Amino acid sequence: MQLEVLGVGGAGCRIADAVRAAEPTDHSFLTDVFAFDTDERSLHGTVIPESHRSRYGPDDIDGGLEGDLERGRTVGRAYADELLESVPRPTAEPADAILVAVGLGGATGGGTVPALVATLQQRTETPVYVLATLPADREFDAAAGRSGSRPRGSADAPRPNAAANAMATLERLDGVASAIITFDNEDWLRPGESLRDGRDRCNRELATRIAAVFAGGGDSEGPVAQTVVDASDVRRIVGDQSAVVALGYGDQTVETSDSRFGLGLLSTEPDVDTSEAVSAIETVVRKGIRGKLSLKCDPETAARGLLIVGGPPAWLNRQAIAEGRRTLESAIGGSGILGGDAPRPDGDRVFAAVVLAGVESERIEALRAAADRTEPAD
Ligand SMILES: Nc1nc2c(ncn2[C@@H]2O[C@H](COP(=O)(O)OP(=O)(O)OP(=O)(O)O)[C@@H](O)[C@H]2O)c(=O)[nH]1
Repeated sequence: MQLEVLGVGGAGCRIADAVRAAEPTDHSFLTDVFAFDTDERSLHGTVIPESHRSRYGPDDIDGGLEGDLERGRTVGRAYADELLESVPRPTAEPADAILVAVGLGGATGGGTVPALVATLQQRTETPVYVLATLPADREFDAAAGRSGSRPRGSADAPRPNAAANAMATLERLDGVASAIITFDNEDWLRPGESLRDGRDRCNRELATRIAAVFAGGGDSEGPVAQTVVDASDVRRIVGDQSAVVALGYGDQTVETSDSRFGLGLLSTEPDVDTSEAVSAIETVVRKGIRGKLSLKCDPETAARGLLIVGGPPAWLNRQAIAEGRRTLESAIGGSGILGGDAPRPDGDRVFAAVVLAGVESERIEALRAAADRTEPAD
């Protein structure tokens, strides 16, 4: 399927960058990637071409909004329409879905994204998914003096309102976004690691999962999947009711003709031992369902699930993929399951991407409690 990505605010733009970098060379899936921010300096830090970036908002907020969500909302409402006109968005061959990336603790992204998504929903039939990071506790704990003080305006400055902003924005996205794909910084930053130090690694992890789900198995040159997961399949699973979505992923490096013959001069498919292929698929599916998810939750709470198993074609054992699907079916509480394969002839790993839609997570409850302890954002 073909995806358009809009990054908003510091996190959103960096994540949009990372998704662009994660596009498989043998399987393009992005129509365009755009970056919108109130902070010119942060915008310049992205590798998204200038024609695809837009700095917006009054001049006095050029350093970003530093967590002032109220102001962020005012700016967002005022600029949502204009932003979509400020860049050359594809009209001839529109994408199958739009993904709007945002860091929920901030004010630029958090203030703008609900208005932007509502505008997009009015203008198009295309589903608009939000890719949202949840703030790490250390961001607002630091503000409470538990991790020492850091200068305002820096990437590691305390964000006292991060939890309150996140919950307020999440509520505003409810009923507006087609689905909300979540990534919890708390779980993905290492103990003691600052956001600045860990964010690029986190963004790569997140982008790998997005590429694995949305690049799918169809619509591109090269071998076509036996069971193609297309845009309408993704839509059926994630839905259009603002479901909270968690992503799982597992991969394993495997031997390919290139790795076997050194320079890849022999382009014959290697003979892959069936039991090795089955075992690789079992391993990655298990990691995808039971390993670390983008948002900690019990897969049992998911209403629907999607499994995509990808890798070099010779490794994609059909029976093992069907078995993986059954494993996912028994892991989730709901009943809607879809699955497919994603051949990657140039790849050197077998992977499983898992989408769990409609999950319940204690982490969101914990953030809500933290939000209640701080000043209300409204
Ligand atoms: N995963 C990830 N999270 C990030 C990154 N940068 C920031 N965050 C998270 O996103 C939240 C919002 O940060 P920004 O995106 O910089 O904020 P903003 O939307 O630009 O808003 P203001 O800075 O308040 O104007 C933070 O509280 C962090 O939790 C990043 O590169 N990756």
